[in-house]
Amino acid sequence: MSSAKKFRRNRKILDYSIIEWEGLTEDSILFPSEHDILMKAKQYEIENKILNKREEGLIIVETENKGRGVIANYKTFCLGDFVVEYAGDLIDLKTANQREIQYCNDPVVGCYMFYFSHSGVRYCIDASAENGQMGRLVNHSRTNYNCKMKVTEIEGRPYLILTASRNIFNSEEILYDYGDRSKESLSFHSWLKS
Ligand SMILES: C[S@@+](CC[C@H](N)C(=O)[O-])C[C@H]1O[C@@H](n2cnc3c(N)ncnc32)[C@H](O)[C@@H]1O
Repeated sequence: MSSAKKFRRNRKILDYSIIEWEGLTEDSILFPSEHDILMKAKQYEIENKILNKREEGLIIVETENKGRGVIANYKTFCLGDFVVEYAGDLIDLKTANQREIQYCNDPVVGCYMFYFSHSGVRYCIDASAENGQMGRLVNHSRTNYNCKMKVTEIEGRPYLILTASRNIFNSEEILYDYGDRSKESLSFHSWLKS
């Protein structure tokens, strides 16, 4: 067999194998869309910030009536940007219930439990313990929020992140809707209503 023929045969097998392995069309291998590249870069940046506990463009302040809060510090967050991770212990519901009972008896502990579902499983991030990270210090607003809580997965583990629901400018307080509409909570914490 001539070397040109051998080359052609090998090349064909190689191309076919790549397409089989990746489950993609030949076009998408040769021309990944600009959107795909940007989304991958964005996700990579988010994962890097979470895993390295990088919190940029934020500062802790003392608010008038909400205790500590977090504001944008010489940074504009654009709609959809990652703002901060809501970092804490990832626990199941049973453990969360046990901890809630324990915290009820301790008036010093505030509300730092965030419940969510991911892939059909209910979880809670318990950020009650001071962990040096800012996500746990972000306050609530039902009517004037600028962030939304989302779930992102890194190597099979769910993480909670706040992303900007509109552009957020320097010195604006970072706020999200805690989403707690239960009668009991609203009667204890009237600030949840606004
Ligand atoms: C997740 S922590 C937020 C950080 C908290 N401000 C701190 O200093 O640690 C939730 C607690 O902050 C306070 N808080 C959050 N949003 C509030 C609001 N809109 N009005 C009054 N207090 C608020 C409540 O005491 C609540 O239990």
